[in-house]
Amino acid sequence: MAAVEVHNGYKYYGQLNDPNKKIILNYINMKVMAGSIYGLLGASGCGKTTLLSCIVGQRQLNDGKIKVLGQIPGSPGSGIPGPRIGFMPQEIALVEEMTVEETLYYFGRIYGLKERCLKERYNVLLELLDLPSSTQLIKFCSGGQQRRVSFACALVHDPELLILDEPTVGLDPILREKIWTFLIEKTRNSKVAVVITTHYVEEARQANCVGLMRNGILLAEDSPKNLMLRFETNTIEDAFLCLCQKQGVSEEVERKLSKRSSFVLAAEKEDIRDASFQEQDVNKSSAKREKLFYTTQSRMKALMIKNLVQLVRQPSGMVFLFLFPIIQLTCFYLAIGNNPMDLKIGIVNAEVPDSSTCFNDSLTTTILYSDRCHLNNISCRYIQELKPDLGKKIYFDTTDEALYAAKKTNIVGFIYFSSNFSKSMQDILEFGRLAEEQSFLSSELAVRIDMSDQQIAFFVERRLREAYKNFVENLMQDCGLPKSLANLPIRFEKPIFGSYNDEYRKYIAPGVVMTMVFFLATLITTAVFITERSDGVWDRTLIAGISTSEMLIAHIMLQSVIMILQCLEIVVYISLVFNTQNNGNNFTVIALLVLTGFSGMLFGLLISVYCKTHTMANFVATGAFYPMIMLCGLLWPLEGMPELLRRVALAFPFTIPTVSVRNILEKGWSIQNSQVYNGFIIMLLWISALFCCCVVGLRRKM
Ligand SMILES: Nc1ncnc2c1ncn2[C@@H]1O[C@H](COP(=O)(O)OP(=O)(O)OP(=O)(O)O)[C@@H](O)[C@H]1O
Repeated sequence: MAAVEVHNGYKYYGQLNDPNKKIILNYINMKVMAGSIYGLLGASGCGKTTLLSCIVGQRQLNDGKIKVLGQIPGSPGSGIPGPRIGFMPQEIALVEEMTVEETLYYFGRIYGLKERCLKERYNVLLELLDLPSSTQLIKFCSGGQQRRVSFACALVHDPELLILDEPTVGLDPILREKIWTFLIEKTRNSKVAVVITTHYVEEARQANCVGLMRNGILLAEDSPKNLMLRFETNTIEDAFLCLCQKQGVSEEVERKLSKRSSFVLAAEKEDIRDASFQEQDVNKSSAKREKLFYTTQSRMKALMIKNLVQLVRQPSGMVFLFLFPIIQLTCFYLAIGNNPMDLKIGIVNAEVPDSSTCFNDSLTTTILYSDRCHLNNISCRYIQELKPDLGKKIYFDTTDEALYAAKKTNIVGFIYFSSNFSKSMQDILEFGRLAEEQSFLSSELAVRIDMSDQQIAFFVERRLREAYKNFVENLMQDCGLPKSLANLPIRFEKPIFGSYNDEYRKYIAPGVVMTMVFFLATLITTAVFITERSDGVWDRTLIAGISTSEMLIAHIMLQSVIMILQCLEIVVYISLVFNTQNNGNNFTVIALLVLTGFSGMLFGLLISVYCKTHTMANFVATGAFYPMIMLCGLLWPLEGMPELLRRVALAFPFTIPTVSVRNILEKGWSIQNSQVYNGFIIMLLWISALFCCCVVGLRRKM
């Protein structure tokens, strides 16, 4: 009975209509009998791995048929991909953070072995393949040890068909011999079939049948003995050489012809596909549907343990997950929103040239006599109103000196008092609108500030205004005049929400936390999925019979737990350490943060579906990060944006949700308020859209 039958197998990489598409399998016919070893030989790049991937159901032929153990790979209930086959890929494709024992248990559980049976199998393989110590991590095993563990994983469930892609590469001759002896024993005493590819052509002498492959064509398929007899050689290698030379020219012609014809054929067959091929498609899609809902406890357990181990055993991963938010928040709260300190402000006082006399109270006080308020050196009173939090006062003799210092950025700016500052003030007090024009000019403070640093300039300006208000109020009081004379005719009453002292930090904190949660989840997901894919663990797990949906569910479950813990950590940390007040419900805030993390995770998944490498994924994540940060109203109010851009920005995942969190924290609004639940709606819409894109992307890639 044939364990594997390939009939007119045709496969190309690239688009159907692309004239340069790469034909890898060129109408191959192959038969592997049960209870035999089939050695698939050929130069690097001739298509061996591609053929094996079609046999195990990882890829599909573009034309032709494959039957494995009497079933079409991928058909429902066929067990292919799945437990009926044992597959050892060319690369190691094991989780580096797992121990040897955990690795074998991982595959055993996927194949549905009971724990007791798994233990027995493990002990047998441990001895048979001389595996390293159970507790040794895969990443600390030598190349040869890793290969043996990988081989053991393919054998752990005692499959009916073993597909081994170069299992002996890099192994010492003794171990290679040991593996061949094992395979010969195995096939001799059972119906197990083995398909093995190898670069060491001569070791295939021990196979029952060898297939010699070149440029996607199977040149010959026979027993090693017959092949050597046919070409009168002593080695398979020489027989292979003869075959290649003999077929050389004619094969090229044939190949060109078949390339053209196969192209036309494939194009035709795209429309009128073979009935059984269509059947494959129908079966495949219903199998996918079934798989989507079918998960066994054992498989989920295997996946969850693997994900957890991967996470916990990577110290950088744990730091990233739980310490990184703390570091980020600490930096944010310590660095953003505090008043500038250690500034230097220049003072040029033409009224009191000797600054030390300014601190003689008798010269600076206001003297009230005969209903007249006599003002003396009151510029000093203003200078005293400038509190130390504004910065250090540096005295200059002339404005030129002060300007020079400001241009050299030694001071942030300077204030100039005219020589008759007090007298002018007194004139205005006494004569009001009848005072001389010159008095109005001389009573002004002339201020020059370095406006190139706006935040500092605004801070200085605010402090100078506050000091002036206090100064004039005190002056009015001393002169027996109403204080309110000093005020502008505008009164800011009790704020509706927040306070006049609210810091910028309070405004941007919700956005900062949300973007952090979102992008942390994005980065973790891309890192996990791309690493799994590039290590081959993803494909190997799929070939072991796990569906993409199961992998996703396992990841989402673990990631959700992590996100909830992360959000709790963030909320507790900022409220306890930085005294951030929440006037609303903590649960609502955490729920919205978790949803943010969830959409970040799906965004990461989407990136990893379409990006093959970490570099590419990082480019996309960073490229998305900056526009989102800049357009979400975190740094500058949306009202400052052009109308069209504002509308676009409103649809971004953080824009409205950030406002929602701010409304909960500052205004104490509940989820029943539209300004809060809108954030949830936007987030849920993003989650749904990203999820659909991920599913479509994953299905396309399958
Ligand atoms: N996903 C892919 N997209 C495009 N081309 C591919 C893809 N995978 C493989 N190829 C190309 O197909 C050809 C056959 O590759 P394959 O891995 O099947 O060869 P192989 O015989 O197994 O080689 P080796 O012995 O070196 O593993 C190679 O030229 C390879 O570059």
